[in-house]
Amino acid sequence: MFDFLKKKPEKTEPAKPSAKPAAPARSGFSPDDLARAFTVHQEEKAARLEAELAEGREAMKGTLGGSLFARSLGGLFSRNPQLDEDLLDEIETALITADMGVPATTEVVERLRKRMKDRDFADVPALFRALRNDLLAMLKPVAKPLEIDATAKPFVILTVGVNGVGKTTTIGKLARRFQLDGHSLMLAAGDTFRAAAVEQLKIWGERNQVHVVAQGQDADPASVAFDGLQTAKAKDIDVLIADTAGRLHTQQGLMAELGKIRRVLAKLDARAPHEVLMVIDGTTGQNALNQLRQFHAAVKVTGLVVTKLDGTAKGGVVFALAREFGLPIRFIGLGEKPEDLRVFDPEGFVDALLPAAPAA
Ligand SMILES: Nc1nc2c(ncn2[C@@H]2O[C@H](COP(=O)(O)OP(=O)(O)OP(=O)(O)O)[C@@H](O)[C@H]2O)c(=O)[nH]1
Repeated sequence: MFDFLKKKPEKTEPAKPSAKPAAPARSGFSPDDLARAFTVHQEEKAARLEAELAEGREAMKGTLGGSLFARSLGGLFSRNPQLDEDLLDEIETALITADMGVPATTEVVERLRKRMKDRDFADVPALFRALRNDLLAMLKPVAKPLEIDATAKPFVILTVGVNGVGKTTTIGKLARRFQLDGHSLMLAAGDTFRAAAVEQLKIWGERNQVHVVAQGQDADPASVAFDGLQTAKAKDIDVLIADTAGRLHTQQGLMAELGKIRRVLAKLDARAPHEVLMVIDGTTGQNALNQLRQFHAAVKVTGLVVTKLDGTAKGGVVFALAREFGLPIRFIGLGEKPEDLRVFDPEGFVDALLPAAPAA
């Protein structure tokens, strides 16, 4: 980060004692230099994000275009060219089938119904635009990319979720992303329940030159997390990602263990973990809501990753999660390759799910 600021400060004559030392003397950089560097860095980051979003929109069209959500809505507008109840009924059925859940679907359809009665729509394309806007309005408040707070050293990410949702895979993808962003990184193999998970992380770490803190199978995951944070602090690491074993939201003992990990981390840094990232399998359907409710109660989730939206996922659950919890959706998973973890982009997501706008 700020590579071009890493030049050695020029040597200066020892300053004569004065009542008011000049501000830049400590680092060799003036406040203006630092402000300029910060601006350049922010601009580079924004440009990279913009490029990634553009690329992601293409990828989303390709993968989500085949989802049940897209397929259910696909022929709907050409089959119902009239502004009438049949059209609204079909939209309602399509959204429910696509896993949006009853409350979110009812909210969207009732709003369209009211506007249709108020004669707000001149034609079907106008209703389609309103539907798109309503769907976007649900997602925009939760589109908050994960920002690594440089004042938190290390920035600790605790990943949680039910078994097999893609936590360990997501950690690998995230780690690669943070490395590309120039952050130094360490992993804590807290999934001590499944020996293969520790091995999986270790192999990944060796291959990518990332130190993995592990204590072997059956170790106390809170102890692994503590060890990880202590080591990361000692090595001045930017980001520590701690894995945890998958657990069912109904397993109370295991859910309580998550609270313990959180408390143990806070002993070393009162603000840690800085992000509790819950990974949710997008194919889970409405049960994802129950999972999040329980995990949030146990460990206070601060961000979500919804994976496997490329598979048999219907896509609608993303709206239901956003509506009910309002928690930031940081990333979505569109496949198993590293680049398939995409920053959540509501416009790209909605446009990939909706068919082309009907002709007037
Ligand atoms: N299609 C698809 N597969 C994914 C995605 N993310 C993860 N997977 C796959 O899901 C499977 C489970 O992933 P893991 O990372 O092992 O899941 P986990 O949550 O760590 O599993 P536990 O340790 O058992 O809790 C693997 O086969 C991954 O390749 C995704 O976005 N799309």
